[in-house]
Amino acid sequence: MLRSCAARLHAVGALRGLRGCARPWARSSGPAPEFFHEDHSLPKPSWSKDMRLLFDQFMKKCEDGSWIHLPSYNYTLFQRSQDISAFIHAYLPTASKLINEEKLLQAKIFTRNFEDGLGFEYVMFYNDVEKRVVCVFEGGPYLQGMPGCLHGGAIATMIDATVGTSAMIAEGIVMTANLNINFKRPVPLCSVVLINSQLDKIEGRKLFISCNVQSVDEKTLYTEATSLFIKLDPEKQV
Ligand SMILES: CCCCCCCCCC(=O)SCCNC(=O)CCNC(=O)[C@H](O)C(C)(C)COP(=O)(O)OP(=O)(O)OC[C@H]1O[C@@H](n2cnc3c(N)ncnc32)[C@H](O)[C@@H]1OP(=O)(O)O
Repeated sequence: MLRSCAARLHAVGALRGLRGCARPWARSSGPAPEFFHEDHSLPKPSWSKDMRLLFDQFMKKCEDGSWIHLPSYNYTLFQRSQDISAFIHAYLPTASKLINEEKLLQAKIFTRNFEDGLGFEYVMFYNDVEKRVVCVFEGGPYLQGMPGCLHGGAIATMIDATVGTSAMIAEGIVMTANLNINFKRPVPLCSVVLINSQLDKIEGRKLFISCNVQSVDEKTLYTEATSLFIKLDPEKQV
């Protein structure tokens, strides 16, 4: 029970600004104002029947604590502009020289800025025992690549977000170093798919996470991927 609670806090913390974890980059230690208004991972009228059904099935699995529903917001990981700025200076000093700090105030999560039902609709769940993150994803009409099909970049984005979430839950502040994707079948636009990720191993600062994208009935394997994430080291000048 303790383990599952810790995992829940860690998971939510990872997605909501690592609250409660050490924040070596933060200049201010006062309470952070809440500005995460809406949890975008909750059902919306635009969701298809399949999406809603899978959401309900996973929420049911959450009742015994084996799975955890991960909330999702459209703002970036950090709650205060000074936290974002301090984070970048601490972890990404090279990039920080090129970043316009005023524009940072407008920063939002890439996948959460389409109108409901038109872009990325998704919800993620985490199983701590199995070290799995599952994402239920419906790619809307604005994500078209080939006619009638989901754009490969949109699939890659959601794979990165899913394996990235798994890496963040495990190790906190990480970046994608390598993402290797095999597109095996086209994903029909506006269909619901399951993105299954599995944390395979951690070696020092390296996290190896594999992933596949399947149809809801699990009969079609659309995509397979492997990834490498690196835990950021504030002592290193990346
Ligand atoms: C919706 C919610 C969203 C939540 C999740 C979002 C996830 C999104 C995540 C991203 O998309 S991040 C954006 C894309 N990624 C980047 O921009 C990263 C750019 N690359 C870097 O900044 C650096 O290369 C990196 C921080 C990844 C690593 O630099 P370091 O200097 O810290 O690592 P270093 O070079 O010392 O390598 C550490 C180990 O990793 C290995 N390594 C690093 N990059 C590798 C690579 N590409 N392939 C294979 N191995 C690699 C390296 O060989 C070494 O292995 P050993 O320890 O065994 O010697």
